Amino acid sequence: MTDISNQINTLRKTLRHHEYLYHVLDAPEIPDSEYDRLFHQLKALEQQHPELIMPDSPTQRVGAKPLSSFAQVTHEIPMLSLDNAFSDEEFYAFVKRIQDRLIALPEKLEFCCEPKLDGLAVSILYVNGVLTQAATRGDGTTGEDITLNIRTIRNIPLQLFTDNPPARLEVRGEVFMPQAGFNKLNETALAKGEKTFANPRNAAAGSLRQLDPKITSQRPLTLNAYGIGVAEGVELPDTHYGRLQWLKSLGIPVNPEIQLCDGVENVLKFYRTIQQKRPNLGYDIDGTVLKINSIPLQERLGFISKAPRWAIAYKFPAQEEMTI
Ligand SMILES: Cc1ccc2cc(C(N)=O)cc(O)c2n1
Repeated sequence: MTDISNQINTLRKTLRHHEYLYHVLDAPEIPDSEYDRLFHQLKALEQQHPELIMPDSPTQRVGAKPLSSFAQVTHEIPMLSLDNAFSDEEFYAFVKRIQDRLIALPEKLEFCCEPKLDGLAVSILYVNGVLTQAATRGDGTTGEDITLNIRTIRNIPLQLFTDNPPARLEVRGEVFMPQAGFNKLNETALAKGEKTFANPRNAAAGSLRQLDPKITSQRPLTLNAYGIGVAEGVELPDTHYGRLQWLKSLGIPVNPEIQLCDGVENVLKFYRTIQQKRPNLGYDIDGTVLKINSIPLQERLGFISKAPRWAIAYKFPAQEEMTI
């Protein structure tokens, strides 16, 4: 490897490390000015040696030119929606349906519990560890190819943090806009006499479905992964919680509120705790997602036509209309 490509690879590794510290762990070790200096050093070297530019280089985050329309992507594994519960009774009924179906039952059901983020579900495909394609959920079977836009989201790694990546790994998650970023975006739009967004979810959807990635790149979007679709060339953990921890070890951001709950009463305790935390989370949620943690149990339960039998979204009562 020539000296130049050594310098370039060292700069890429350093920038990826600091991107991760800043955007995923929210714990930067260097000032932005230092990050920018390294970034521009890499940019200059790549401009002098364009043959060394790689799609997963940190300098390649913002797409080249706007698209005229989005290509369609067919999901190899459908992205299903969730059944809802709106009361403890409906959650108990959900659990009873599971108990009735699973003849041999563990004495207590273990659930992986998480806040239900109010954003847009996306699918992100990594081939040999490199971000290769990303799509919206669409109708669950077909979505829009938003690869260039997803690449601009700073907490989504362009390359998985492992020297031994799976051949193919599809990460599924929710892209959302934190409330602080949403408020700032609307204030700026108002000051410029531009269109404002009604809520962070609409702002995230509008920003992700921009044909010009340069616009998406200026929007404060973030991803939290919630599952795995296609996975080839890797032995996955046999619990949902274990899979999320594994994704985290690859540099994929996962929501920090996610918890394992043993038995129904602890699940309801989690629901009430998240309900109390809701006003101070800093991002919009509309309930919790409660999943059977054991993958073999999930597989035994399977899906009802559109939704899994092993998961339910227990929603909060509709909030009184937000006054903007
Ligand atoms: C299976 C599935 C489908 C949609 C989901 C949506 C969310 C969400 N909006 O946070 C979280 C999940 O764990 C999900 N899980």
